[in-house]
Amino acid sequence: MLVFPNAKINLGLRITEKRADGFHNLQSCFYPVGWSDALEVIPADTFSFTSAGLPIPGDLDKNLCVKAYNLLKADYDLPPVQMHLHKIIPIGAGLGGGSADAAFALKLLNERFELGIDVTQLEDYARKLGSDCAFFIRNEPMYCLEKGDVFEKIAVDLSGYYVLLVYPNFAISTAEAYAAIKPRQPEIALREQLLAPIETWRTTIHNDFEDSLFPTYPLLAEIKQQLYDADAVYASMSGSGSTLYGIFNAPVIVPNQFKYYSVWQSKL
Ligand SMILES: C[C@](O)(CO)[C@H](O)COP(=O)(O)OP(=O)(O)OC[C@H]1O[C@@H](n2ccc(N)nc2=O)[C@H](O)[C@@H]1O
Ligand SMILES: Nc1ncnc2c1ncn2[C@@H]1O[C@H](COP(=O)(O)OP(=O)(O)OP(=O)(O)O)[C@@H](O)[C@H]1O
Repeated sequence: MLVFPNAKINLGLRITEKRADGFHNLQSCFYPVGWSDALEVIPADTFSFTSAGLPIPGDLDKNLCVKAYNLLKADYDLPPVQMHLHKIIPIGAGLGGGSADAAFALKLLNERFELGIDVTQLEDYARKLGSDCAFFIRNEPMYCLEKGDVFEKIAVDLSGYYVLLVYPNFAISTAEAYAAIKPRQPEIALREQLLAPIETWRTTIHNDFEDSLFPTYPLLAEIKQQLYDADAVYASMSGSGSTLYGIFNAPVIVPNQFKYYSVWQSKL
């Protein structure tokens, strides 16, 4: 069985407080985008995991796909499988690629082996694998709270717009990005700002990680400005970086300055 775990972007990201467990509470809208990996699972005599495409840092047995398999194996009678991941979504990019792989692995195993796990339970399993993982179970635009794993419906619909993602070919560690953050409750809740017309977002919708990361990596601020120069209606960094995205009214002729980066464009 073959699935295509996709990335997400964050429409706004406010880090509101540090929690007793060391994590941070946040407000954000997670929005799925089509930049995708490919994950194939077939029954086999013994368990194996392989990957191709972009090299993934860390041991193979620490891969989130393997962790997802082991998590379900602890509770269900799962047969051995051969798992193969073709990695396309940039890593350490704020696009939640690893989290998507984990969530899609859970969904795939549940379906393929008819485990009968419902969506709420799948989200609970996903939460154990990472803060971003649970979002990818339903994989639809959501207002996210707490660790980014508690969801409320929100009427944000970008259908018909175009998105251009720019990964500047260097990774940023999520843990390090959080360590540099000074949490703060925003005066106006992000939810309220997101419900206003997209033309207002440029002056209202903020990703708090930009404040600490742009001074360290001025290139990120430059790319954001270049997205606006190319007529983005809204541009921002996604998650804890390093990817920048722009939302456009029409397809974009990719600016020349982006030729050294990994770029991806699609209609939303
Ligand atoms: C930046 C975001 O992508 C926004 O969508 C996410 O908050 C990151 O989620 P993630 O990559 O799934 O993060 P995890 O794998 O759960 O955690 C990685 C590290 O990020 C920090 N972390 C993560 C999520 C969170 N709400 N607070 C945190 O402080 C912790 O130091 C943690 O050890
Ligand atoms: N299948 C996987 N794909 C990518 N990274 C993985 C995977 N499994 C484990 N990892 C580990 O997770 C780390 C970060 O992965 P990921 O690409 O999801 O981060 P990110 O782009 O910063 O996403 P986020 O938005 O969740 O912060 C990698 O450095 C890698 O060591």
